[in-house]
Amino acid sequence: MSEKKPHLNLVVIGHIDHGKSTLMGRLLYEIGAIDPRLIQQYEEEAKKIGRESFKYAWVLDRLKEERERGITIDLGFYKFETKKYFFTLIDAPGHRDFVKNMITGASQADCAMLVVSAKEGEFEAGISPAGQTREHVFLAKTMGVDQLIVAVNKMDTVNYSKERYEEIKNQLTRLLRMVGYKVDEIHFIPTSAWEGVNVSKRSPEKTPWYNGPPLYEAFDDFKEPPRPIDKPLRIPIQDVYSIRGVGTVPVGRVETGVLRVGDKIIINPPKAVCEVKSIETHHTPIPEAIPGDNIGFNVKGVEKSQIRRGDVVGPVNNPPTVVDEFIGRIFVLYHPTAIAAGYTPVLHIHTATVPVTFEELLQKLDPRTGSVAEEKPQYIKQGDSAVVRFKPRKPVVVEKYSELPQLGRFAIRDSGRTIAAGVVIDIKKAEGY
Ligand SMILES: Nc1nc2c(ncn2[C@@H]2O[C@H](COP(=O)(O)OP(=O)(O)OP(=O)(O)O)[C@@H](O)[C@H]2O)c(=O)[nH]1
Repeated sequence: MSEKKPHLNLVVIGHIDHGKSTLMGRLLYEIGAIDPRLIQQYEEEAKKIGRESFKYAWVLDRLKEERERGITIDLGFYKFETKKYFFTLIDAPGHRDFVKNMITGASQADCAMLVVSAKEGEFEAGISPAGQTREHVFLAKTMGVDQLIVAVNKMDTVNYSKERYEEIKNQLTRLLRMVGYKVDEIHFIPTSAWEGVNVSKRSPEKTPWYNGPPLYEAFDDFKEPPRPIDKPLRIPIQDVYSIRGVGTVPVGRVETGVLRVGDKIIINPPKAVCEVKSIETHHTPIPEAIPGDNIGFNVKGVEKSQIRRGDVVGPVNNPPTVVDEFIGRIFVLYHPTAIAAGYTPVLHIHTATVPVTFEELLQKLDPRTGSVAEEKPQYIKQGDSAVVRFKPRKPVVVEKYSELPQLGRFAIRDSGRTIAAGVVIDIKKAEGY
């Protein structure tokens, strides 16, 4: 694979069972990113257990399992290449707690593919108020994933009907526009993962009415995101390994700034100061890493037990900000009753997860205009937009969205559901930092 092509992180989103794994598996297979012998082996296994139709989804699941058993520094990602780009597929789908992964996944993604099923009833379930099509689209946008393509999948179940495709496209257009996407720039591609329609090649025999590109070519219409190299270094840690003969190896994606071998860095909240001995990306040593790079790096002066997922790397003279409180502007996606001050669900920000209290409801906003609808409301409900003072119950790195957007967006979850998503508008530093 060429390392010279620009690198994009892609997250695949969509309602359960709409075909995310199958479609990605099919694409990787068609473009030869997966060894055909492996596919054949999986096909035979799938046949044996009578699940032939699952073969492509199965491929991804099996690859994931094998990776998990494999090498030590594994970023846990799958890779493929298009004409223009080098893609890392974040969080290969098929996960149980998909939304949770999606929050951390989307916080590292440059672009997303939304998969919606065209099957009667399935599309409707996904776009309903409790559906994940809606939830994922909201989250992706809030987490800063501004580029999107849409696969209208399972077109084989509706006889490749243009009317069904148009109906879905219209409904999604409305949702995406409301969430803030520039809909004119989005491809809506009619696909069938089963029959391989418009996946790596155009399929005019099935969809003569569709003039756009197949999925694989549409990926090349993504734009390269800006690389904020002049901002201070920030790397949210995804995992920390301790490798015999090497030492402590944190793994993460560079969000802003540049990390160089020899740099003195600080990891917050634990205030661990250390020195960078080496940097690797996709098993290749590199002298420096820039925004967008997924890296593992060996540090001297800190033990694995001192740092963990959710901590953030920064320069010693401009350490990541640990907050006592922060003010966020949120949108309430889902709540069965009403939210009042004192409510303590879980904050997901970059790779961190900590309990957080809604300390004070400052303002309720008009969701369409953003203007203040009510000062100091008693409570807020599903569908409301609001400004809230939050207090994390443990030290955590939070940055202002206006300064470091990559570390200034968050989601709030409770009992496995996403309650709200938002951005940080102000912070109060914690004492001693
Ligand atoms: N008819 C038809 N079925 C499909 C197509 N793509 C996927 N499926 C089937 O839909 C079901 C769900 O597919 P998956 O790929 O597991 O869906 P997913 O979105 O990855 O599911 P989760 O990861 O569990 O959210 C499986 O039974 C697939 O075989 C398609 O293009 N046509």
